[in-house]
This record gives sequence, structure tokens and C-alpha cells, in this order.
Amino acid sequence: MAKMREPGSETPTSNCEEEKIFVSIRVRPLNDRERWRRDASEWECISGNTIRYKNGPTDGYTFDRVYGEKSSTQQVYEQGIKEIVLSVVSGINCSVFAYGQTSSGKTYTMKGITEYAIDDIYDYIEKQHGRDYIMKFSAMEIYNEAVKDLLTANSPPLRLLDDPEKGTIVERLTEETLTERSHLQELLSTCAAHRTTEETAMNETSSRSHQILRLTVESNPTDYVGTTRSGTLIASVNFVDLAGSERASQALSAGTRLREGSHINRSLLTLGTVIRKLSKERNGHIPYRDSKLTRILQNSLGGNARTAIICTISPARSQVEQSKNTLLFAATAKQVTTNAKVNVVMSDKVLVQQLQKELARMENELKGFSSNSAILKERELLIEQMEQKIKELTEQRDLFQSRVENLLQTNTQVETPRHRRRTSSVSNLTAKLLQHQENMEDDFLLDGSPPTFAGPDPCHGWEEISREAGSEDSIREVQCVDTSLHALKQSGGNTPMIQVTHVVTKSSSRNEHKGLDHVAELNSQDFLKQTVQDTEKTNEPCHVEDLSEYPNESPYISCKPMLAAYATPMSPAAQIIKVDWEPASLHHAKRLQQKVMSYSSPSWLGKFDQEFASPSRFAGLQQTPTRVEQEYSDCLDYLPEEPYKSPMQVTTRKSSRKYSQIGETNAPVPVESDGDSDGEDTASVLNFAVRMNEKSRSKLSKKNSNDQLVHGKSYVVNKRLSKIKGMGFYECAGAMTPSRFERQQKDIVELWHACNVPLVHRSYFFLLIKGELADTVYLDVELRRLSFLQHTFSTGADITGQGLDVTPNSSLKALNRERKMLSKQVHKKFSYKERLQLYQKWGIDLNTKHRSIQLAYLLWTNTELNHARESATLVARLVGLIDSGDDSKKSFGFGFGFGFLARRKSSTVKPDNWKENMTTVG
Ligand SMILES: Nc1ncnc2c1ncn2[C@@H]1O[C@H](COP(=O)(O)OP(=O)(O)OP(=O)(O)O)[C@@H](O)[C@H]1O
Repeated sequence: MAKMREPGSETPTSNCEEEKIFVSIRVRPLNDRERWRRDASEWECISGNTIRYKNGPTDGYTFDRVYGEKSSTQQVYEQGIKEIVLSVVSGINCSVFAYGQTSSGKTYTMKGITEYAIDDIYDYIEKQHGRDYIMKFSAMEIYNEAVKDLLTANSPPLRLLDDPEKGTIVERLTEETLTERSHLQELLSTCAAHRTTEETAMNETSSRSHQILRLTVESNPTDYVGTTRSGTLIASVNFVDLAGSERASQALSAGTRLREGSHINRSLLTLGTVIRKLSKERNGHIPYRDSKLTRILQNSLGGNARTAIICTISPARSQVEQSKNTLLFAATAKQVTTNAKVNVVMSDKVLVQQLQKELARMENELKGFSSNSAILKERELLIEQMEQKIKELTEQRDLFQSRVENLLQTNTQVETPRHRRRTSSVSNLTAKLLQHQENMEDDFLLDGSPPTFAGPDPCHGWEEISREAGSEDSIREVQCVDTSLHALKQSGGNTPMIQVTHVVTKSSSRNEHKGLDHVAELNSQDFLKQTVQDTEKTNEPCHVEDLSEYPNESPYISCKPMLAAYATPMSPAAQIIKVDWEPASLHHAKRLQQKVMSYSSPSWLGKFDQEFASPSRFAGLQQTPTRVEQEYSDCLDYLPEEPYKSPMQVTTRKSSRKYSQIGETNAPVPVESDGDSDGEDTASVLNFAVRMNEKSRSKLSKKNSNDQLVHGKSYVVNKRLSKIKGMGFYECAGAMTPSRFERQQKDIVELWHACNVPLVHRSYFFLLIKGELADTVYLDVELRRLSFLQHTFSTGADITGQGLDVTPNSSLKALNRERKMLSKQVHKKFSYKERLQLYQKWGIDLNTKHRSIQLAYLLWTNTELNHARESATLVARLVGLIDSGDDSKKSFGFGFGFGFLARRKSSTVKPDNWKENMTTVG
């Protein structure tokens, strides 16, 4: 038996509680007619819950409660019924049935039960605080399977409706809201008056219908404690007085009685069936809908309700069979289980009310707190002051902003014609470049060949344009050459070799112009020889400056060596000669540049030039100009006044200079030609270098080493510098200064180009270098490695014959494959958003087709720009290396560099090692 819950103490989540129907038996006393018949009382209650037929088995029938003839209705109510009925105030549905044959005392008992229950409910509600109760009363009868409203006279039959939430409801059933107890008494009287009854032979009233009185109790909380909220509890208690349970055959006679009996029994038979089925298996089909009675009382018979059934019997011997049937029904009903739960309804209205009350409470608390808090007042004051300050600052900012805008506008208006022309030319060039690339890139991914950019290097163009646009300086750098053997003479012949460099000055001396013209007139084949002879003859006045007086200035950085390819390999004491010039005109600069560019690289490098970034295409000088090339040639007229410098050609010549600086003295001298004109160029220059080297050594042996011109001394031919003496080159540049670091890095980049080093390796190396002193070892090792590699390539030695399958051509092919893959990976590895950002960052027009290819091209050519590291990072990501992690990158760079060095020193360079290394980096 479920215990009654304390209203208001329940949680919003309802807990179901299973319990059996509470079944009690009440035996009424013999009535006058039975006594007149001398009918004997055949039933006795042998205990509080067992009744026994006096002439039957001694065991008797056991129920929850049994009440004898002398029991009172109050007893029946108090012992079990009351506890169930009062559940309604806790939000639990409940029902009390009276079942029994006609005149067994059902109405008598239910009348008393109802009155006691209502009294108790009223008593309970009146004692409660903190909740508002609303009670509503409705009454109906089911007669001949018609539902009638007992609160309405001559009620028409009412329809039953199915409600998804409430279950079966009776349409238009009167529901009176109760005010006070007397009100309910009046309503009960009304119901009794409207119920279908008949007069019996004993001048008594016999009920012919099933009566259902329903009291609905709704309770709402009126106060709140903290944030706990409880909803509305709604439950109903049904007082059901059934019609006589005797069989129709006994009650009916004919006509109306027959129909009435069948209807009565339809509901009663269905009730019996439902109870019987519920007592056996609740999960099967329960025919609630077979009768109005069971349909209306569905919840009370096996659902969400607590139920009590009072079975009334007559003690008379003549009614034993009916009494036994009643007890049988009672025994079956005793097996039925119901699931009662608390019915909580949290309506929006109630919820809003609760929240409003809670809000009001919190506001009151806040007001009280604010009014009493001095701290809050201070902060409010502070906030006001800060807001005022912000306002003032905002006004000042706007004022300054407008001034800046005015200034900018003024500057724009005074823009020089030259600047306008340059800007215009930049725009034109950009448009043409992009348009051209759009056409050329179509074929790139199709045939797998590297992009044949007929136009200028887009990377270079952007850099130059950017530099030009950002500088109004009249100083121009011009690539030029000077053998300056004068310097050699002044050095006392100790210099083992001579390097040819270029330099930039603002000088306007006539002699310089001569020198420039002179150099510019030289052809590529005889350039160095002629220059040396001329210099010795004319003995042009040049100041020889010792770099030791400029210990912080690296000659390599300041003079940008260009034709160093002609230095003797493996010489540890390269001389740096710096010649400052300013061209007499742009014409001279261009001519000189053409000459410089006409120097051919080895065949395999030349091929690369033609295919990738040939400046000759840009300048349209060496080949028959195509339509596109002609366009670019036209563009030259609008170019900034700076000669085009090919990264590739600079690389070709510079790389050997580095080789000479760091190489080993006993290394072979590369004098062999590969047979083609490019090779002849190289051989010629190298022969020259060898000759000069030998000359220097001869002088050195005769003069026994002048202390001012020891190995490592560097000289600068510079009209602006005074003569200085002192520290040697290696002493000067031995420390890892930023300038040296930068120079070495650039040299490595150039050698990478020259040796077709895979992009993967380049990326790794760039990512390895952090700009720290510890990077020196990486740079040195890489330089040595590349120098050796380049030397091997340039000598044209039959490396394949030695088992090495890494050749210039093979590495170039591998490099091209990489580049092709790089272009494809741009789309795969970079998101759309990333690509857009990269296009903008690298100056690629978003409207251009094949933007990704352009981006890839810029990435693999931009190792000479300031974005080298970023470029390397992007490349590494594109080729899938970035995911390998820092450790592997470090170990790769370190292991690769030192591993190779170790093999060389121990003379254990094996073809397989080479192959392995190159394969690894590729
Ligand atoms: N426990 C009782 N003590 C004294 N009188 C009783 C008791 N029970 C019933 N009576 C009387 O018996 C008569 C019939 O009772 P009641 O009308 O309640 O029977 P009923 O089962 O409702 O019959 P019906 O089904 O025909 O309406 C009534 O006069 C009633 O006063």
C-alpha cells in the first residue's frame, strides 16, 4: 500500500508507485424483508480481513478488510479508504468503487464514504499554508450506456472524447468549482435527485445506473524558497457507485428491462473482463473501450490511480450465490495492480508567475545591496570618469585621423611625373605578366613539363617593382666587371688568385664611364683576358683598400660578387676586389647587363634557364622574339631604370666563388670543357683563374710572403675609400656576423639552383636554420657539400661510370617533377581561405587563372627573397614534409650534412651513399 505523500514536498518528476487495488468486504445487516422471511445470516467475519460462509469451508475469504453487519461506514472509511482518498491532495488520482448486487448497501456505503472523504479533504486543505487549492466537482451517470450529467436536469447523453493528455473526457460535463462544504452537499443532493432510480417493492429506491462523482483538486504553490519551484498538482478522486451486479437474467423480465439489463451488464461484464485481464497480465489487450464505464474509469482500473473497491454483500441465505459472485469479483480485483504517480503540471502561466516572483525577489536583494554598498558607488563613479575619458580620446583620434588623411591627400597631389610614369608602367607590366601567365600555364600540368614562362620571372618582377616603387634613390646598382690587376700588383703578388666582382657607386668620373664602356664592349669569350690586359696597360688609377679597416663590413655583402665563377677552386684565400661604378646612362647599364647575361652557364644549367627563368626571354636579346616576347620587349620601355638580374646567372657565377673560398687546396682544378660553347666559356674563365693563381703563387714564393698580404686579405678597389691595412678576410669574416650569415645563406641558395637540389632538401634546410650561431656548422657543411657537387657536375666527369646515377640531368628532372607536384599540391594542401590569403600576400591577382601554379612558381623561386623561410615552410607543407616534425627535420639536416662530410674525409664516398642521400632528400 502506497503511503500518502505530503503535498508540496514532492519533486517535479513524478515517481510511479505500483500497488494492488485495496479490496474490502462489507456485509450489511439483514433488512426488514429478510428478517420477515426468517432469512438467516450466512456470513461471519472471523478476522479483520477474512470472511467465511458459515456453511462452507472453514478457511473463508481473505481481503484487505472485511466488515461485518455491525460495522459502521466510518470504520470502513477510516481503515484504508481514507488514506487512499486523501492522496488526491498530493496530486495522485484515486478512486473508490462500490460493487455488489442490488440492495446490498452500495449507495448506503458510498454516500457515507463520500461525505467523510470530502470532510477530510476540506479539513486538510484548510490546514495547509503555502499552496492555493481549487476544487471542482462533477457528476455523471451511465445508464443504458449513455452518459448523463447529474448536475444538469434532464441531461442529454454526453459524448466521450479522447484527450492525448487527460485520456477519456466527457464532453460538456458540468464542472462546478467548490467554495465551501455546504456547496458540495447541495451538489450531492442534486446528483441524487437526478440519478436514475426506481422504487422497489419494499418502497425503497434502487439505483439502476452507474454513478460517478468526481472531485478534482488543483493545488498551486504560493511562496518560494530559494530557487526551488514546484508546479501545479492536479488529481481527481472518483466515487463510483455501480449498479447492481446481479445477472441480467435475474433482473430482466421483458421489453425495457431486457434492454436495461443488457446495458447494465455490458458495463459490468466489461468491468469484470477488464479486472480479470488486469489481474493476469497487464501487458495484453485490455478492453477498456468496450463499455462507457471502463472507458471513463480506465485510469482507475489499472493505470495512474490508487483504487479501492468496497464489495457489499447481503448476509441473507437467499443471496448467497450473488454474494459468492461478489466475493469472486473481489478476489479477482485484489490481484490488479495500479501505477499511481504525482501529477505535476508546470504550465507556462505558472512558470512565468514563478519567474516573475523570483525576479522581483532578486531585484529587491540587488537594490538593497546596491544602496548599501559604497564600493559599488565608487565604481560607478569610476566608470563614468572612464567613459568620459574614452569619449575625449575618441575625439582626439578622429581629429588626428582626419589630419593624416589630409596630408596623404596633399602628397598624392604633388606626385612627381616620374613616379606616375613608374606606377603606370608597373600596372601595365603587372597586367601583361598575369595575362601572359594565364595563357602559358594551361599546358603546364598537362604534359608534366616545367612551366615555360616566356615572360620575365614573375617573382623577380614583383620584387623589382616593389623595390622601385618604394625608393626614389638615384643610386643604381649595375652589374659590371673589373679585373683590376692593379690591386694584384699592389698586393705584392701574394694573392693566389683574383676574383672579379661588381660594385655600385654614384661616381660620375669620366674614367669610370670609359671603364664601363670598355667592359661592356667585351664579348663573353674574351672578356676576362681582355680586361686583364687592358688593366695592366693602362694602369688605371685605382685605390686599393684593405678591408681590415672595415672589420664590420663583409666585402661579400657590400660588393655583391658576381663573376666569381672564374676563381680557382679549392683556394682558401680568395681575394675580393670591389670596383665602384655608376653607369653613364641607362644605355650603358643595359649593354653591360646584356654582356653579363650572355655568359653561358653549362648546358644543363642553360637548359634550366631557358625553361624556367631565362632573362634572355625577358630581354628578348638572344632569341628571335615571339609575339609574347615582343610584348615583353615593349614592356621594357616602361620598366624601372634598373637592369634585369637573372638569379640563375648570378648563381652560376657566384657559386664557384664560394667554392673557391671554402674548398680544399688540393682539390682538382676544373679545366675541362664539356664541349659545347657554354662549357668553353666556363673552361676559358677557369683557365684564366688557374693562370692567375699560378702567377700569384709564383710571386708569393719569390717575395716570401709579405706580412700585409697574407692569406685571407681582401682588397677593395674603391675610389671613395682610403687605403687601409690590417685583418685578413677570414679573421674578419670568421665570426658569424649577421652579414656573413646572410651571405652564406644566399650562397647556398645559389648553389642549390646551380646543382638542382631538390626543393624538399631546400625546405628542410631552411627550416633547420634559425639564425643562431649554432647554424654556422650547417651552413659550412652545406656549402662544402654543394661546392663538391657543383664541381663534380661542372667537370663533366663520368660520374655515371663511377656508379653515380645522380647527374645534372637526372637531378633537374627530379626537380621538375617536384615542381609539378608542388603546383598540384597547392590546391590539395591549402584551403580556399588560405589560398586567397597567399595570393594576396604574394601579389597574385585573384582574377587570374591558374593562380595556384603562379603561387607554386613563386614559392620555388622566392628562396632569394626575404620570404625565403616562409617560402620554405610552405613548400615543406606542400610536399608533405612539415608534418614530419622538428626533430626529424633537424636530424635530417644534421645527419645529411655531417654524414656526407664524414664520408668524404674518410674517402668512403660510395655511389650508393650518394644515391641514398639524393633519394632521401628527393
Ligand atoms: N450497512 C447498512 N446498515 C444499515 N442499513 C443498510 C446498510 N446497507 C444498506 N442498508 C440499507 O439497505 C437498503 C439498500 O441499500 P442501498 O440502496 O444502499 O443498496 P444498493 O446496493 O445501493 O441497491 P441498488 O443497487 O438497488 O441501488 C437501504 O435502505 C439502506 O439504508
